[in-house]
Order: sequence, then structure tokens, then C-alpha cells
Amino acid sequence: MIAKVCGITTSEDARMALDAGADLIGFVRHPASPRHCTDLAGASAGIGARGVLVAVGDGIRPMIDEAKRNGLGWVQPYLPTSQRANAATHAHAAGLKLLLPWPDAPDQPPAEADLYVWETAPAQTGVHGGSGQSHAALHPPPGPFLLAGGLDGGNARERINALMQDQRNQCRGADAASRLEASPGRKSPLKVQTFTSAVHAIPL
Ligand SMILES: O=C(O)c1ccccc1NCC(=O)[C@H](O)[C@H](O)COP(=O)(O)O
Repeated sequence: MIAKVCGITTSEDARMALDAGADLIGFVRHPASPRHCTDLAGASAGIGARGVLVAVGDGIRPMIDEAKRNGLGWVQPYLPTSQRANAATHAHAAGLKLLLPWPDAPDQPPAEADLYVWETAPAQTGVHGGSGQSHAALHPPPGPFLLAGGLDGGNARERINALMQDQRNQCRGADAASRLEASPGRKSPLKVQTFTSAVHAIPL
């Protein structure tokens, strides 16, 4: 399965995550987050197609521009629900793939994506994205997804295997941020390696 390590802030951590086998590496652009990457160009230098720009905002075009400027392959946009419907069209037109955040919350209109991140809802955590909190897996995305929310190398397999069978069939991997940290914004090499190895060992 795919292992995405999210919330990388430095080139050292990016290289370490790649060496640990991370398939996708997320760079968060959101000043309110402890994982906000202040120097995206420096942190993501040489990462290329495996790099994901994770951004919170109103409008996907600036996010696409920033991902392209830095040579990243994916965009993970936190947009108002009303703007999610056309996000895939815009990303694909720019040659990017779309990893669409899908909070575990009811009544979301469908929105196309290459892959979804099924994560804990801001209504539960009070923040966008990384919180270290799991969710109840009640409101799955409408397509293949990475499971997220409080995951690490010690619980990813168990959480994925606890999904309903039809959800399990759509699960392509896992995404983790806060529980892989040594300190806010910096990753622990051991925790990253344990996570990537555990996720890669889960059969599709
Ligand atoms: O990680 C953040 O602080 C963050 C801030 C704003 C938007 C997105 C963010 N993270 C996105 C992710 O993909 C996280 O890895 C995912 O939600 C899981 O987080 P965690 O529960 O901390 O493992």
C-alpha cells in the first residue's frame, strides 16, 4: 500500500522520508499549523512527482501555481465545499494529480479526484488536516483513498483492517503527520521508517 508522510518542513526530513521509502511526501502551507513549511522551495528541492502541496485557502489556482513552481506532482487543497467540484479539472489541466481531503462528515457533495484523503473532520478536531485524532469511518469518500487521522506504524494495519469490507476495497494506503514527529514540525526517523514499513506490508 501507499505510505504518505505529511507535514515535512525541511530538506533533511524530506530526504530522510524518501530514504525510508515514503511514496508521497506532503508539504503543508498553512501558517496556523505546527507543520507549516516556511521554505517550500528549499524543503522540496529535488522531490518532484512524489511531492504533494498541502494548502488551505480560497481558490485552487494559487495552490496549483505554487505546486508547479516547485516541481511537485500533486496538490491537496483544503477548499470550501462549493469549490471542490472543479478542482480535478484545474489540477489535471496543469499536469497535476489531485489528492482531495475528505473529512469523515455527512452530506458532502461528490467531487472528482485521483485519490482522496479520508481524514478526521475539522468539526471534531477544530483544525484543518493533521490532528493526531482518529475518526469513526462513517462517511467514506466516493473513490479510492488514503486513510488518515492519528495513524502511525503501530496502528495503521489494525485501523485499515477494521474498515468495512467495501471501504477496505477502496483503501490504497495511509497518510500520517503528527504521530510521526520528534518535535512539532520535525519528523522522527524511527517513527517514519516504522510507518512506511508497516504500510508497505499491508496487502492491497
Ligand atoms: O498536518 C497539518 O497540520 C495540516 C494542516 C493543514 C492542512 C492539512 C494538514 N495535514 C494534512 C494531512 O494530510 C495529514 O497528514 C492528515 O490529515 C493526518 O494527520 P494526522 O492525524 O496528524 O496524522
